[in-house]
Order: sequence, then structure tokens, then C-alpha cells
Amino acid sequence: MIDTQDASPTSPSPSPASAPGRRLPTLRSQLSLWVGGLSLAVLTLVGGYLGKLATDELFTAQQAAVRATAQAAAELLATQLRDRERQIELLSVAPHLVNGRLDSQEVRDSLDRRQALHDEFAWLGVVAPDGTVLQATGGMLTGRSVAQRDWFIAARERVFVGDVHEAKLLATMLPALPNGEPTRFIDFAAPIRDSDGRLLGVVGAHAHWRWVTGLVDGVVRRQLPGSGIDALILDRQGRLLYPEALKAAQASGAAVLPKPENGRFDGELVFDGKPYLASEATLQLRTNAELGWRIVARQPMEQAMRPVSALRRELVLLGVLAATALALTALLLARRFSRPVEQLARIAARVETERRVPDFPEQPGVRELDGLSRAMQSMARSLLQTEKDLQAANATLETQVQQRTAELQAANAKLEHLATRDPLTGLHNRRSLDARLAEAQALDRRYGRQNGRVHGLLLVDVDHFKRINDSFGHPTGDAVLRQLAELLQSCVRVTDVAARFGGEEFAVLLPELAGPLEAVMAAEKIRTAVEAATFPQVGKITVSVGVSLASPDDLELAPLIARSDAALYVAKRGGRNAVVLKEAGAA
Ligand SMILES: Nc1nc2c(ncn2[C@@H]2O[C@H](COP(=O)(O)OP(=O)(O)OP(=O)(O)O)[C@@H](O)[C@H]2O)c(=O)[nH]1
Repeated sequence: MIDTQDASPTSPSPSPASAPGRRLPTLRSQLSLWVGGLSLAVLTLVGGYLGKLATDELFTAQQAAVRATAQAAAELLATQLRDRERQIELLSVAPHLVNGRLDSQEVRDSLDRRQALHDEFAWLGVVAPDGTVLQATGGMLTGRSVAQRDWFIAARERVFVGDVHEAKLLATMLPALPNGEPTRFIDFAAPIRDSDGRLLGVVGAHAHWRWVTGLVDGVVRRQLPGSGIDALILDRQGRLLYPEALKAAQASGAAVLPKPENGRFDGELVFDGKPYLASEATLQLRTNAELGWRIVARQPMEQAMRPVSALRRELVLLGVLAATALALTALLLARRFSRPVEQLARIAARVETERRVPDFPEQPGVRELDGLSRAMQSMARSLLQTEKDLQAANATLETQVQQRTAELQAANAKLEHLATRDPLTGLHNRRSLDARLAEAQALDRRYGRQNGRVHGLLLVDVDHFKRINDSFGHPTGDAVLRQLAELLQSCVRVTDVAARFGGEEFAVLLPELAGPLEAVMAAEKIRTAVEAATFPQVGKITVSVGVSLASPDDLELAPLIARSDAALYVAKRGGRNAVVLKEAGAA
């Protein structure tokens, strides 16, 4: 499936990912951080919110439970008190009391039976209108006067339920309480009247206070066992009636009860330095509203908040577990998504170092990653192909440039040759000779005085050349000129410049001559060489040479040429095949 083309390995350039000084965070760490962080934030917010809702709900429920306890105790107590009140009221209208004798045995027996049925009654008795006890359970207080007792005074007029009080006369007659606390009663009493409404007497009953507190405690115990809730009974003035221990503490001056702002015991209150969740309910007696007792149920805050604290602990534990699970999930997710990307990055880096397209793995899990992998593979292939094409194009271009440069150089050389050479003989042309002469003149001016050397100029002219042309034709004349040029070239030094001066006339520039003799010798060498040579068809020819040396007085080329020309003229006039020197300044 994958193209693994060979390519020449080249030294890899550092990839951007490995460039020093650029430590960017990895995709994996960023994904972990973001997913983990966001999950934790959401978890904290949602958990916190739900936790608050739940704890508020629990707290409210706990408060409702305390309130329900107080109300249940108050309702039960009210029912029980009302029941006892009704019993005494019914007793007061019983026929054997209204119609019979109040001090009869029958009355005594009925009182004893009632006490046996209701052991909460410590004492039941019938009292004459003057306050003398006529009959009583167990015969207690019979014949004694209770004329000063509140219950007796009130019951002469109406049915009465009295507040708790300590036993007075009966205290010594009744067995003492096991915990040593004083015997206390609450009183029920009702008037006994005949059919005309005349007062025949009063029936009264003392119920044990323990019975009252037992009722309240029973409700509390049944309501929420083990919840730590207890109940307090307060009288109308807010004095503590129960429990005994608190009552004793209050009696000794301790501030055992809080003072709520609105006067009601409701909500979080501090009892004797300890926080409680409290609620109160007032006793509602339908026939006698004078009691005005209040039942206060209270639960230590620590116990009230125990379910809340437990819920909070569970929430925190759950939160930690969920956060751990989320962090692990985030890490796994980050690995799942970052691994293919890291793998692709490694493979892409190999393209650069190995200069070939490696195997790009398929990414079947994620469509976008699979697309990316395919696109990278295709891109790598295309890049490497483009690179190869470019290299080939570069090579071709280089060859073409070299070829064009060589052609250009050849053309330039040709141009140079054409510009400086005589087409017939290949020697320097007149223009080139002039340039060399100018150079030689400049060098002489610069160094001539120091080294005493000067340049000279030979003008070489074929003798009677017209005759050659005329006798053998112009092409033969050209051939003579070409051979002569070669001969000339072979006679002079490399540093000398042989040129065609014009027609059948040649010139030789001799640089750095020690003196005229040297120039004459060079001229003579040429002349004798020509004289010795044989020219095809033509046979023997001769040349005449005019010699002259440059003078410091020469400001231009013309004087030197003119002197050589003059010397040549002399050589011609003298009979030709000769060398004539013309010194500067000579006439
Ligand atoms: N074949 C050929 N002839 C040339 C060329 N240039 C000049 N000539 C001839 O050279 C001859 C020069 O003749 P002249 O100037 O009379 O000199 P000469 O005949 O050499 O006589 P002297 O110089 O006095 O010895 C002429 O006939 C020209 O036509 C050339 O390039 N080729």
C-alpha cells in the first residue's frame, strides 16, 4: 500500500518540535489538565450544591423531628390531663355521692377502686364544704381539714386542675420516692352539688408528678430512640418544672435555660453552654387554660448534626472517588487521543530524516485522525516527488548554464580575435598594434627612466610585391603574405607583437630594448630568415625593414611610426632587402 521510494539521504535539519529552548506543553498534558480540571470544577460545584441541598434538607428534617417530639408530648399530656379532669368531674356527679352520704363506706370503696384502676392517683378524697376530709383512699387524711388548699378553695366553685406542688400533709404518709426527690402532685378537683345546685362537698385527687413526667419521657423515648432528645417542662412563668436535675441547678441560681429573643424555644439554642436544636409546644387544655405549661424538646446539636456530618463525609468521600475516577478517565482519554498524533509526528519527522515515505499506520478509531494520516502520507509523497523533480531540474539547468557559458566564452574569444586580429594572416591588426604601442609607451614612461629600457618598432615591407600579384595572381600573393606572417611570428619573442600594418607591410613591436642594436639585430634576423625561405610558386622574396626606437620626447605614437616608416623608405631607396635604423632626433 505504501510507496517506499529510495532517495539519497541528506543531513537532517533540526525539526521545529526539537528546536532548543521551545518546550511547549504536550497535547496529552493539556488534555489531561483541561478535562481533569473541568471535571473537578463541575464535580465540586454540583457536589457542593447538592451537598448543601441535602444537608439543608437533613437539618430541616431533624428540626421537624424535634418539633414533632415536643408537639406529640404536649398533645399526649393534654389528653391525659383532660382525661383525668373528666374522671374527677364525672365522679363529682356520681349518684352515690350526690344522693348518698359522703362519709359512707360505699364512697370509700368507690374511691379505692378508682385508685386501684389509676395508680397515677396518690390520693382521692371527698371533702365536706367546710374543708373536712370525709372519705379518702386508704383512709388517709380522713377528718383532717384541707380548707386552706388551693384546689379545695377553687373546686368549691368549678372544676379545677392545679399546678404541680410538693405534698404537704400526705408527704409523711406516702412511701418516699426511690431517688429521694420530694413527692409532688398535680391536683384535680370538682364540686359536688345536689339537684338544686347546693354545694354538698368537693371531690379531689392528687396525681403523681412522676406520672406526668413519665408520660412526657415515654413520648420522647418512643419518638426517636437513641437520638439524644430530651424534654423539659416549663410552667407559665417559664420556670423549669422538669427534669429534676436542671430544676435543682436552676434553683441554685445557674442559668440553665437560654433566653430566646422572641421568648420561644425554637432553633439553635445554648443550654448551659452546650448547643442544642430545640422546639417548644404549649399545652392546650380545653377546660382549664390556667396551667400554661410548655414542653421544650431539645437535641444536642452534635447529635442533631450527626446525620448531616455523616452525609458530608460520604459526599466528600464520593467526591474524592469521583474526582480520582475522572482524573484517570481524563488521563486515559488524553492518551487515547494524543498517542496517534504523537505517532504521526514521529513518522512525519522520519520523512525529513530518511527522505522517503515511511508506513503511515491506519487510524481506524477516529475518522479525522485517519484522514490526517492519509493526508500526511499523500503530502509526504508529493513533497518528496517535488523535491526530486526540483533536483533534476537544477541539474539540467546547471548543465545548460555551463554549456551556454562556454558558448558565450567562445563567442567572446572569437569576437576578441576578430576585433584584434588580421583575418588573412592571423597577426595583430593595426588597431591592436596601436593599443599595444600605447601600453608600451605608458610602461616606458613609468619605468623607462629607472631601467633604461625602451620599446622599438620594426616596419617590414615585401619588396616588389606588386610583381608577385601580377605574376602569380592575387591568391598566391595572399599565400605569400600568410607564410611571411608565420615566418615573422617565428622570428620574434613571445613578448614581441607581430602585426599586419597594412597591405604587404608588417610591423613588430619590440618592448624593453636595451638599445638600438638589439632592434637592428631583430630586424636583421627577420630579413635573413625571409631571404633564406622559399615561397611556393614564387620562390625567393626579400623584405626591407625600417627600425626606430621610442624616445622620451614622443608624446604620441605617430613620431615612432613616422621614424620607422622613414627608415623603411631609406631602405627601399637604398636598394631594398636591407635594414635601416632611424634614431630619434636624427634628420
Ligand atoms: N595579394 C595581395 N596583394 C596585396 C595585398 N595588399 C596589397 N597588395 C598589393 O601589394 C602591392 C604593393 O605594391 P607597391 O606599393 O607598388 O609596392 P611594391 O610593388 O612591393 O614595390 P616596393 O614596395 O617599392 O618594393 C600592390 O600591388 C597591392 O595590390 C593583399 O592583401 N594581397
